[in-house]
Amino acid sequence: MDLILASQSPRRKELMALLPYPFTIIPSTFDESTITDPDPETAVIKIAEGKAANVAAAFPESVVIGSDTIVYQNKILGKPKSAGEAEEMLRSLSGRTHTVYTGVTLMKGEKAHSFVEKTSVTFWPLTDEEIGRYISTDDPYDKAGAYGIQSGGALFVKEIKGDYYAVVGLPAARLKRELQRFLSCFQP
Ligand SMILES: Cc1cn([C@H]2C[C@H](O)[C@@H](COP(=O)(O)OP(=O)(O)OP(=O)(O)O)O2)c(=O)[nH]c1=O
Repeated sequence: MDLILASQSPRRKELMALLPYPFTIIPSTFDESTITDPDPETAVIKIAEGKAANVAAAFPESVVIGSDTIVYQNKILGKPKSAGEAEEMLRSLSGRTHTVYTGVTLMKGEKAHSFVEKTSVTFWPLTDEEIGRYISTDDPYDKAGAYGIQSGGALFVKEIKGDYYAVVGLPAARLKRELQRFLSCFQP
């Protein structure tokens, strides 16, 4: 059965490649800004579903994987649109613990299964110099919460509870198990 990863993220592609299933990539054109729920769990699922449905509509015979990652610290933090927004996000994360929500939807035609992986991340207190240096790089701008735990943001992290790979964009181990079960529903 064809498997499609509905994502333009190079990190999700890398993590998906760890699974023992061949797949192709067809990025979704779903507009995330149409989802405005303030509750992070609801929002991340709706966006993951939207991304999967957008591609599944064109490929009804394939199993499509849609995914979304958001950072939550009193409010939802998506990707920063400016240096000012990145600075504001990093200041709000400094010296505190936030939650990263990664939602995944598996979809084939009308059938869908979604799950959310929650990871708790604690930052060291960040200095003005650290924040200033980081927001002057390209790193924060394509990432939820304005940091990449796998890149420059590695230097901010004091503690993490949960799946590191979910923070990077895809909970690989859980995805393998959920996908195995989902695919078995279509075996004769
Ligand atoms: C918190 C955090 C997020 N991220 C990334 C994961 C996601 O790619 C991105 C959040 O944006 P998303 O909207 O989840 O994904 P995307 O636009 O990159 O890709 P697509 O919608 O096509 O699947 O932030 C990191 O790479 N490292 C981190 O530490």
